[in-house]
Amino acid sequence: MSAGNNPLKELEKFGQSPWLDFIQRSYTENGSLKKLVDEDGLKGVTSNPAIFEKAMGHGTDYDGQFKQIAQAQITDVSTLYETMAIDDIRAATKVLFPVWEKTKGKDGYVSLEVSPYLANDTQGTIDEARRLWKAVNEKNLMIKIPATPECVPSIQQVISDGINVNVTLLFSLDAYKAVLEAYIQGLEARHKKGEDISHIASVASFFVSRIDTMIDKQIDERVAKGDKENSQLKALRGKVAIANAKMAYQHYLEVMKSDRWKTLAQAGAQPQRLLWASTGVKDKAYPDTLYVDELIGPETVNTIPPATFDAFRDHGKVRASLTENVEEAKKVLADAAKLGINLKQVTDTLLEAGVSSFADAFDALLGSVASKQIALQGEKLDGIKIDLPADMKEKVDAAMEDWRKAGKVRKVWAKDASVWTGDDESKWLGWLDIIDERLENVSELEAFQKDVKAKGFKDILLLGMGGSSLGPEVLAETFGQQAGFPKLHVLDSILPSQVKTFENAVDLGKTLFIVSSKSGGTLEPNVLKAYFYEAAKKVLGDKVGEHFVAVTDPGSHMEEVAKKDKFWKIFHGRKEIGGRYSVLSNFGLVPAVAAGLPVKSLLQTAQRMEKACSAGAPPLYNPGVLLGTVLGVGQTIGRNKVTIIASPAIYDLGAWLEQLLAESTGKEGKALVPIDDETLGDPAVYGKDRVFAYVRLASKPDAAQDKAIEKLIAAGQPVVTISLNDIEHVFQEFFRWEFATAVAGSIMGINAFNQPDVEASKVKTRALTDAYNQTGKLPDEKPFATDGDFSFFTDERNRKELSGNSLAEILKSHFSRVKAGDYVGILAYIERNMPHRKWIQDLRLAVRDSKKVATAAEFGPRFLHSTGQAYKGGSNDGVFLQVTSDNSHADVSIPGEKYTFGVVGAAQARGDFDVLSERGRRVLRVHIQGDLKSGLEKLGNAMKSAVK
Ligand SMILES: O=P(O)(O)OC[C@H]1O[C@](O)(CO)[C@@H](O)[C@@H]1O
Ligand SMILES: O=C[C@H](O)[C@H](O)COP(=O)(O)O
Repeated sequence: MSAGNNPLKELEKFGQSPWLDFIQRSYTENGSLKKLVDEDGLKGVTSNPAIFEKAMGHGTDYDGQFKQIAQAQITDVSTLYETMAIDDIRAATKVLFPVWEKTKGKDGYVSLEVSPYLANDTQGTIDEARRLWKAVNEKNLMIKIPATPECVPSIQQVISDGINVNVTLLFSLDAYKAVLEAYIQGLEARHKKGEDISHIASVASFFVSRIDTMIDKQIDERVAKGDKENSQLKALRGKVAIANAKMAYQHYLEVMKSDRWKTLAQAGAQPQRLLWASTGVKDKAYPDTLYVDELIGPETVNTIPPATFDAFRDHGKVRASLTENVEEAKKVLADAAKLGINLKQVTDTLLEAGVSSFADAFDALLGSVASKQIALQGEKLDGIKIDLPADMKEKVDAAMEDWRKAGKVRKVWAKDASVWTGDDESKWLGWLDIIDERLENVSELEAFQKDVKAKGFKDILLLGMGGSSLGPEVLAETFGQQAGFPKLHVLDSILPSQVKTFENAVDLGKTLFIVSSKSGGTLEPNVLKAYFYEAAKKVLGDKVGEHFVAVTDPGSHMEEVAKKDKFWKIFHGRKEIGGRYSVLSNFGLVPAVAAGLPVKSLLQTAQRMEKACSAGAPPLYNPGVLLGTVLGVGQTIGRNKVTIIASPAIYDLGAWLEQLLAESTGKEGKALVPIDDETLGDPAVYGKDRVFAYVRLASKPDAAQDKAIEKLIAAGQPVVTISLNDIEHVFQEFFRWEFATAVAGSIMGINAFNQPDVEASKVKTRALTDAYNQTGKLPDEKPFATDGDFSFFTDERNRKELSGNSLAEILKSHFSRVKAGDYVGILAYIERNMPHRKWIQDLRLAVRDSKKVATAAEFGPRFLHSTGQAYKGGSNDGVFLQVTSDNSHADVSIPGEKYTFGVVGAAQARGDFDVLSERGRRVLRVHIQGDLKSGLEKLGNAMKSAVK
């Protein structure tokens, strides 16, 4: 075709620049784009989220770069998308640059749209526009900003910054007027500052076809219903959009004549040209070049989709159409109004729908990028497989769609408390960015690791409770002792026998003590510190402080103690992270490095999961949301017993998970009740109150677990299977489960970051130890029955429900209260050692198999800082047996205190019991006198008979 009869090239004579409403990597790379510039007089390119979704979300154009980035970097999906989009935009700007030069900056632009998620965020849009402008760093770039009421001020600001802007999603004349005003004010502000305004280019993208699509639909519906104004309505089909656009152009001409504009023009300002967008014909009844043919006029742009571009080249009709029949256009609009077509309503709806459809397209785009990224990371990222019964699946899908539509993942990352209860949640989200922060400062930790090694410690004894001990315990149990480094022991009990066992297990003179407490005020770490400091002093003398480090939040009581006692080091936690979310902060990392673990690579492993759960990762591809919605929805439909099955090599992850789930969600009469370490049974022993979470170490799975899980899936139980390809991936799971817990808490409608009911038993315990300090003994208590070595305690309410006087009878009547959907909690204040763990395990399985209910096997006082919150504050579906004993070892005194470890343990058990009873729980306490071993055996046997 010769240049002379190419309608696209003819447009120039009428003052209109044809741009292309399309971008695609291969199109730029293979020279197709350049061909349009050279042969058709193409003068610009526009993109939008839907265009990028088509380009990047499908096909293979980007696979090479995807692969390269996914393998070389740990990055989030938004960054990945943006890196590729920026490369595309930049490549296109290079092709269009000669046009920019030739037209002296009037044309030759390529547009990149800000995130559609920011359409209602003035400052967010300003920041994003500035960021993208800088990142692309090309003179012929335009940043696209939507014309929402919130973004009009952003446009003004960004223009005054000197950034080129393409205003998008303009539908109404009023919105256009506001945008042109913002442009002028932006220029005026810049001019006033004495800065150059001549290089700023801007277009106002006025959407066309979408208006006809919507109005035509209204017309067709009315006509179909036999509207009496049938023919007048039909006459308006395909007319309103063009008429509306013509009116916008009239306004433009008006403003250009104004003195205000002339002043700016004299200073070199370029007009903000109207750009006709949405010019692909959607109704096949219309000529395919309709929205180009009819809108040709000076100082305008038409961004044309590829098919329309080809059609126009072939048979477009070029004439000065834009200023033709303006009166008729006015009449079209007046007729439409008369006929009850509400243009304002239409344009308002279109703006809203436009924002939301670009957000949907962006979700789809990020979803497909995320799915490719997940696939390309292969075994580096833990997998998740979800098997749900159909009714639950439907609800989980709906919850996931709600999370997508409402942009809740982004809200979590924006630390928006409205995701939960609108309380103080935003103050507790420091765990979201702790991995990045710790990685930035990893050299501090690595230096400490070197020092620990150099000092030649044999053991590390960590003293802490709950969040301060359970993460380190996972590390100790999962990774074992590292060559050349001390062995990590974690003590989270004050029972005298347990304290002694640990004291005997370490060489006090060669032990590094880590005293770990966020608040610094928790009773157990304080008394344990007092005890071991004195004990070590006997061996180390004045140098004792050099064997102690503290991990605590800034300004805590523990910090003061550590300073006074000349601790070797004090590591700080972050106040915006609660104990159970603290494992990836210094609370987990300090013991990790001391024990010789490769902290940098572990943090990077965790970071991979953090990035996979990032703000941009849509729910369906977000590993944390996937798990969290199953858990949260499970609770809302009565499946609140989260049964954690972990491969043997990573079994202890369950102990950490218990605290995370129970303390986060067990409150306000609701709970996810963690059921940890309950050996899998036949499907027949499970009710409808469970969700199973199988955390499977793919490199070392357990065949029996695999088989049992398969059966559960076949039986229709909900099962989430998480695959860790490497033992180090427990660090990924730390983050995934934190995120999932936050999501579940949101679905449950609770504040996932407080623990309101833990304090209650602490208060009771304190009252008891105070009483001891005053009187030298704990207040008297009276059993309601005794049987040999056993005494039984409970409150009046429970007493009334119990019958019998013997061990067998009392247990029988207590457990006869268990019904389907309940769980049984055995709360044993005895040393947590192998024989006792076996004892409790054996017992709980007997209860589970007979009563067909979930069981929790817990040791006091450790569970008080973990599942204790849910037992007291959560749903009233627990039936508890508290087991206490006379201390079989001699009691141990605490330096500086009147009370002993034994007294503290007894006071804690009583405090715990009192709160359970106050909260209306079904609870019985059995106290064993004399020999513990035989007492436990008898109790076990009696209980097995009682539950039969
Ligand atoms: O680290 P701290 O402040 O000593 O607290 C230990 C544990 O106690 C709790 O506050 C519950 O009592 C947990 O949330 C926390 O992990
Ligand atoms: O700037 C371009 C617009 O995003 C595009 O023209 C919208 O076109 P559509 O209405 O065909 O989606």
